[in-house]
Amino acid sequence: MLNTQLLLVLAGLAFLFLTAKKWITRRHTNQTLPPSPPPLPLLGNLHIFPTKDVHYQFTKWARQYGEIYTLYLGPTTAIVLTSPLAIQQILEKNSALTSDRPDNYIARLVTGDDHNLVLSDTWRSLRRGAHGILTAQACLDHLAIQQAEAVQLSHDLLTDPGGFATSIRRYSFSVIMSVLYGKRVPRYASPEATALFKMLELWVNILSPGAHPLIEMFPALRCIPGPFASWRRLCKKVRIIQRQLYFGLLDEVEARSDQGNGNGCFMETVCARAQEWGLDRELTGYLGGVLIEAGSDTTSAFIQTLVLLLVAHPQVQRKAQVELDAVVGTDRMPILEDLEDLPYVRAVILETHRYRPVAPLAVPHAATAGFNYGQYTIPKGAILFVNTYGVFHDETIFKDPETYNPSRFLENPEKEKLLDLAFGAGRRVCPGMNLARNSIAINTMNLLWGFDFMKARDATGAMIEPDVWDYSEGVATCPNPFKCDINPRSRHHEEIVRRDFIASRDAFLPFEHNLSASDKAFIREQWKD
Ligand code: HEM
Repeated sequence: MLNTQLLLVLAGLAFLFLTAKKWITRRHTNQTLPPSPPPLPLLGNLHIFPTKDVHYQFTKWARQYGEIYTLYLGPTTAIVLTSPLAIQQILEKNSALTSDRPDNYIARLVTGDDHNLVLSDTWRSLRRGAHGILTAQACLDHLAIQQAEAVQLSHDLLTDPGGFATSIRRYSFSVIMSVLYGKRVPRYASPEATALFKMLELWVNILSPGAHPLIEMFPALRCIPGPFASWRRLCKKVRIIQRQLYFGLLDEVEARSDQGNGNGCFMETVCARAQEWGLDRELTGYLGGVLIEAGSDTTSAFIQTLVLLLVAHPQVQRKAQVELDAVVGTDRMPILEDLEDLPYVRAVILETHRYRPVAPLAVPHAATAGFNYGQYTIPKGAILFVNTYGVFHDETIFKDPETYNPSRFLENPEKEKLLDLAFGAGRRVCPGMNLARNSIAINTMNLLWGFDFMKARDATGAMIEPDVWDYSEGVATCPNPFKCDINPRSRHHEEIVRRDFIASRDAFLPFEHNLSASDKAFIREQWKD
């Protein structure tokens, strides 16, 4: 016990010493750093750092301190960027210096050193490989399964409208699983989905600021011994679930390839070219894993936001439906090619990204060397936050930013380009954006074409107003569970969805490998009607 206490005291002293040293050094060199809220000695701005809704506070500070400001997070310096110009100059023009990620100790504990590819250097060498399947051209190969899964999503809304959130989540995960591992996920309760969603919940919890005592900023605290460091046990738990899922899926892909039963999925290519790309088995497993993690709940969050905003804005829904009826008619479901003839539907997509961006602070970058932006210095090692939400809600860029108004993009089409920021900026820009954009387009058209999204009623018959502010915390934010009434627009629309679902059978088949017995039974049952 004495040893433990001694260790804690020593860790505390080391922490104070290192923080004080860094703080004193910084005070002598920070004349050219961007402005900041008043810092306290040692803590900097940590005492006012928000524990939730971080992007709202970052945006308030942006209105006060400008397009670029500093936050002192103990010994760490963070720079927050809230203008298209600052983001372009710092992340695009200086991308050679700003494409790193801040160290993430927790991620390293979970995945083992350097295996969290989003957060490590290793990822850079793999981006070319990921682009190989995710370019706009390569994504055309994934359209058939995306379209079929989207039809299943509409079909799921007919059979279980109240379960829309889980149906959307299943859709998104099934698409990424089919593309990566050539294996679809027919049910929300499929074993892979259960494992992924459980792991993601724990992962988000352990990465959230309140889950551990600031060990990212104050490395000395990492010495806290096991019995006092509950985060270590949680990291172990996440690690176990993660590895079972990722390496279990990798085993399946390898076995299928060995038996000559491959279906051309991404991980088959990765396995075949692993040596050429310098990947050992660990990296191969985590490459697939990181794409699953980044690719499933993001697309799903967008579609859930869309539903929430349609419920809250019936007039937007009507207008989009009028356009769809004129272009697509009522005798077939929309296809991706229809989008170019649907300017208002395209505007609905853009406005949904703008109003509630899935990643309101993108994913932080880090500066590998110091450089200047105008009169300011960006110091080496600084964390760079892209305040996407702040840009999208800047009234000097988007008039009346708190109003959900797709028409703004018809009136000012030149603003569309700014919305690329929804997928990040610079060399780290989202490699899955083409796949995501196709999913978003197909589902936005399908849902508006086939369904009315209405406010639910409570037991007294009164309408329940949806809360468009009630969102989860995390890098990707999603509406918290909400109620709404979803009905097919007509008996005819319903029949077309059922017809197209049956017609999708062949598109699903190549992806129905190694399914669990319960998934197989589910599919048999599903095709009975
Ligand atoms: C609506 C859907 C999506 C949104 C809004 C989104 C947004 C983002 C953003 C903002 C970033 C950070 C970019 C930066 O650091 O500047 C990112 C990174 C990333 N995204 Fe997406 N994403 C989506 C879907 C996807 C999909 C479907 C995949 C996979 C197929 C994917 C894979 C990734 C990966 C691997 C990274 C990390 C890239 C790196 O660190 O180099 N994303 N995404």
